[in-house]
Amino acid sequence: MVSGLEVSDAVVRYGSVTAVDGVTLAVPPGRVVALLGPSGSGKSTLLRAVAGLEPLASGSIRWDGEDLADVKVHRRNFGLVFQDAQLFPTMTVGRNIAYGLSRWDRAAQRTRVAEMLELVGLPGFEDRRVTELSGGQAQRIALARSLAPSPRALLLDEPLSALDTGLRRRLAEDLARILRETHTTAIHVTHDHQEAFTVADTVAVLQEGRLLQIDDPDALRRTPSSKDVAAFLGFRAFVTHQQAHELGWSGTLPVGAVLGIGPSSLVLDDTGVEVPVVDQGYTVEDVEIGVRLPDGQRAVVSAPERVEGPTVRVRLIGGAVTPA
Ligand SMILES: Nc1ncnc2c1ncn2[C@@H]1O[C@H](COP(=O)(O)OP(=O)(O)OP(=O)(O)O)[C@@H](O)[C@H]1O
Repeated sequence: MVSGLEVSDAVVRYGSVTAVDGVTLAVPPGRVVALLGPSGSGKSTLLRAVAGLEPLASGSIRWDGEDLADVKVHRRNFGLVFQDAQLFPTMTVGRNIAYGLSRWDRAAQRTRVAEMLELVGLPGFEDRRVTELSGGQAQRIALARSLAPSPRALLLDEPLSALDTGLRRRLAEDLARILRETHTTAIHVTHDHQEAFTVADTVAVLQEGRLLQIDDPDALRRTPSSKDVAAFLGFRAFVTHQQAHELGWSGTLPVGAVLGIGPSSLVLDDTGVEVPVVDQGYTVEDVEIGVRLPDGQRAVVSAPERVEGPTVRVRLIGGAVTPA
């Protein structure tokens, strides 16, 4: 018997739209898998199918070998967290967290609520009104509420995407810690690859309902299985072995592979190749300088500040190896 969650050749259709198209993946106990993909790639639909909110047209979803097709949503014992916290507005924070603990006695509920608040970094929040919470606090409480009854798995559907960037990064790190500390088996849906890499052990990349690649973050970053996956991860220009070496790269590319150039693949270097600057834009941390490579492709190099002048000198120091 295989333990944990197993999705086999799952297909979900909405009328003539095939939203999930033959996806197979496993989530072993205590592991966190991210479903990553652009809007409309079928991430939420797959998560909803695992939760029991959408029926499969074919394929199966199993837990510890048991087919869940006839197991109703609330009997699956999966915790759900959505983009908007969906807390009960008339209840206190404490009552929200205790919601799934109705079979526990009062004292045990109180202890569990306090434990969960400690876990999500909001100790002492029991008597707060949920209408007075910030967006980030509300998501922490939603997480505490889902984890309180110790579900056998947690299903998170873009839980951080309504938050601003800085907060999202911090909460992603907290979420990763919380899931690991509690050995929670989880699926985390996101369209943000940085968030997927922070939260998950394994990342499944979806496009148009199909699973393109499932791997750990390092393997995904270094060896994306196709140019589509590479492009989605931010590798937007692709060069041959010869071109890479002309840009100063010293690595070796296998036959039939190209090197994807992402935001950290090029550096400014006075001894490097001179290329025209085509645009410059600020990010939170630095400036992204758009440059035109010798073959006309646009690539990006990060710099601490805007550059003056029409050209910069760059050197290629890394990239993603992917089939041509
Ligand atoms: N209730 C529905 N009825 C009909 N089509 C739907 C429904 N929900 C989703 N779809 C379609 O199924 C496909 C997958 O949608 P889904 O919401 O699963 O994608 P997603 O990757 O989660 O996207 P997003 O990041 O925008 O939420 C899309 O083509 C979408 O238009």
